[in-house]
Amino acid sequence: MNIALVAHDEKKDDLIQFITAYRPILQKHDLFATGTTGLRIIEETGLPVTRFRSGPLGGDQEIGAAIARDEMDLIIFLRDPLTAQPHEPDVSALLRLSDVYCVPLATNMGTAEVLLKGLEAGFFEWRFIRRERE
Ligand SMILES: O=C(CO)COP(=O)(O)O
Repeated sequence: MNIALVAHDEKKDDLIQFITAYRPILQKHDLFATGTTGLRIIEETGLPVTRFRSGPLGGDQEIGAAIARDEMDLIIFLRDPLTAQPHEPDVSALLRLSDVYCVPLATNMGTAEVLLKGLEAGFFEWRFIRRERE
């Protein structure tokens, strides 16, 4: 599965901890991330990550485009709910496209844990089945 990992600055430490804890699951999949988040993941976990541009420079929109092309299966986007983001419209657009295309998306660690456990249990196989039928 293709998994996108994104975190706003105040949530990047949380995301790194989360990835470290769930590395046994995540390392079986193809990982993507916005620029700065991706760099931190690569440097601090050693996992291979395909990096898009930084979020404020279009990275959220690149992930949105990948969703529209049916190239993302799961998004973990740890948003900072307490800080205004200059690129909020891009963030909203990414969330909207995940709803348009029914791509599972977590915006906090609690939901992210449930999704990764579901991924490991095979709950995402429907995505392959749907793709084969289309
Ligand atoms: O701002 C972001 C998502 O909206 C994240 O971008 P960076 O990973 O480049 O910090």
